[in-house]
Amino acid sequence: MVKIIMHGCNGHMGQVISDIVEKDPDAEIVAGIDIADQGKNSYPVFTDIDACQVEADAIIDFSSAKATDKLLEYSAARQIPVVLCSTGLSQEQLAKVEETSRKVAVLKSANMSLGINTLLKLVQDAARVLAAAGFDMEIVEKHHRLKLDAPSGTALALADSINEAMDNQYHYVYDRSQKREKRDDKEIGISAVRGGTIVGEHEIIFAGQDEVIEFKHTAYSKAIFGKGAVEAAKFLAGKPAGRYDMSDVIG
Ligand SMILES: NC(=O)C1=CN([C@@H]2O[C@H](COP(=O)(O)OP(=O)(O)OC[C@H]3O[C@@H](n4cnc5c(N)ncnc54)[C@H](OP(=O)(O)O)[C@@H]3O)[C@@H](O)[C@H]2O)C=CC1
Ligand SMILES: O=C(O)C1=N[C@H](C(=O)O)C[C@H](O)C1
Repeated sequence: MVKIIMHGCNGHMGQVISDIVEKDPDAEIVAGIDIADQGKNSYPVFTDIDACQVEADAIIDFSSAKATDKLLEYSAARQIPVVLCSTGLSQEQLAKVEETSRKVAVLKSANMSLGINTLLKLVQDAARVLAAAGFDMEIVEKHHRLKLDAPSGTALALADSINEAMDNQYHYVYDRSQKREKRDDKEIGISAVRGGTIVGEHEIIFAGQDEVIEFKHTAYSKAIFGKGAVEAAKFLAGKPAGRYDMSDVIG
């Protein structure tokens, strides 16, 4: 039985995970942490992370980048592996993730779904052929109107995956509105759309001379992220300090 602390337990994803774990005989949420105790969970909720001294095997985090620094310190101090799912982290926070992973197991992934983690590999193969042949690459992501960060962590992860396959020769362009020049060969354009209840869509467009190839992933429910996060927590429990990602879980 994997004992989980749910960080951001009142939020949309916190509630999705609570529902998934309730039906899972191999996992249990032993405590939640959030800004307030809204009385909607069956487990104890702490509004001060340091007050949560409950014994646990893993932490799942779906909260906010604002909460990441304290969470990393807590995870290292208590030696509880952490599955970091919040997006919008700054460069300094990404460095802190790296530093923390030398003290405790940290799995960070901007997207916990099987589909996106498969796509991260597929776009590398496509880029090696198509970008080398002069195709331009653009990523378009669409999310619900409540999303705080843009572009999405997944769009950035897709761009990083492509860039890694292309020896990091590319730079990212997020906004063309002030530009008065044509696109350059080594850019990946990244555009964000926000509206309604769109769960998450990511399109990667390879545009060449007289032909276009598009890859698209559509999330129809948040459960795909929740299931991945619970699997990641089970995987991470008992693991030594180090940096992990969803490819370690999925294989
Ligand atoms: N990796 C992945 O697969 C996915 C990642 N995400 C990311 O996960 C994060 C959360 O998403 P979602 O559940 O939709 O967002 P919500 O805003 O619905 O939930 C976030 C919860 O965290 C709480 N919170 C905010 N600050 C703190 C803090 N300092 N300490 C503890 N709790 C805090 C919020 O409280 P309050 O409302 O009072 O601010 C809220 O209850 C986002 O960064 C999102 O981009 C989302 C889906 C998939
Ligand atoms: O905020 C969301 O909802 C999502 N955030 C993640 C991201 O920023 O990529 C993953 C998913 O697309 C949903």
